[in-house]
Amino acid sequence: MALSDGQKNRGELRIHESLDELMTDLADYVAELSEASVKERGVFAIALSGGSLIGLMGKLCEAPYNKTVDWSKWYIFWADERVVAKNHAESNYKLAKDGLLSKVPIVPSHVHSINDSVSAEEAAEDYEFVIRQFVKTRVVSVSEISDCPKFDLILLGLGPDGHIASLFPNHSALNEREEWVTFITDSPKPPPERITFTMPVINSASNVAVVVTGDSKAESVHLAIDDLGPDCPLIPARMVQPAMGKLVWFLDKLAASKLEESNLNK
Ligand SMILES: O=C(O)[C@H](O)[C@@H](O)[C@H](O)[C@H](O)COP(=O)(O)O
Repeated sequence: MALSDGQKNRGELRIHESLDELMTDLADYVAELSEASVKERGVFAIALSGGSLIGLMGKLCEAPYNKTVDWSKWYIFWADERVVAKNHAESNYKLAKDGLLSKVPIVPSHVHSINDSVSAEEAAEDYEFVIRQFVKTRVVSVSEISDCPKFDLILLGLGPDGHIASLFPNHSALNEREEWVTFITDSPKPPPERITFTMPVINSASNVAVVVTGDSKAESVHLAIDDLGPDCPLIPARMVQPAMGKLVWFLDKLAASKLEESNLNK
């Protein structure tokens, strides 16, 4: 694995020779953050996304992690969710339940998915309210510099267009500064109705990891990380800049293939 500090505050780059290596490194990373957070706060508040991310977290269900991680202290949230029924094939909840949560001893009452029986707008409001209750009791910490929740870890995937969570390029949701959770009804990636953490919440996390594989993402990775000067298009992934937290990119060689040499050789 090649490591680099990345451009300025673009985070740490972890570039992997194979998917297997990436998956092991990701499992180690999540397990280490979980241990540190449980030691410090007694709980681990983690927010998931959908897409290929969940499959890439698969090693957490295997030895040694399935036995060594303190799953009883995990509280699960979603950085974004599609507004569909929980048993729908497109549900991020279902994806995570089938691929991860049902395979490890997580406490069912610690899993906090959206209300899928209301509109996208109501689901976003409701989810923000739920998170507020956890911030009050400090299951989710609070940021020192904003009133935002400070998740121990937010895990993101990256779209070929540069989206993260359900924050798409040139969409007004990208500029939402007041709400913690917002909604969209015109997602370019189906299904159209989604809720998503807003950029201030993502950037208030203690740790943010963006997990990206495949050559269809290489251009987005380049635009998100390389120093391209003032004319660089500000894709959503480039706006991920945790103010006090740590950003780590988990890339395979294909996703990293358009990064500038200066980033690769550090
Ligand atoms: O609900 C969603 O669609 C996701 O949360 C989304 O943000 C995803 O993470 C990216 O689109 C990458 O998805 P892939 O890794 O499958 O390309």
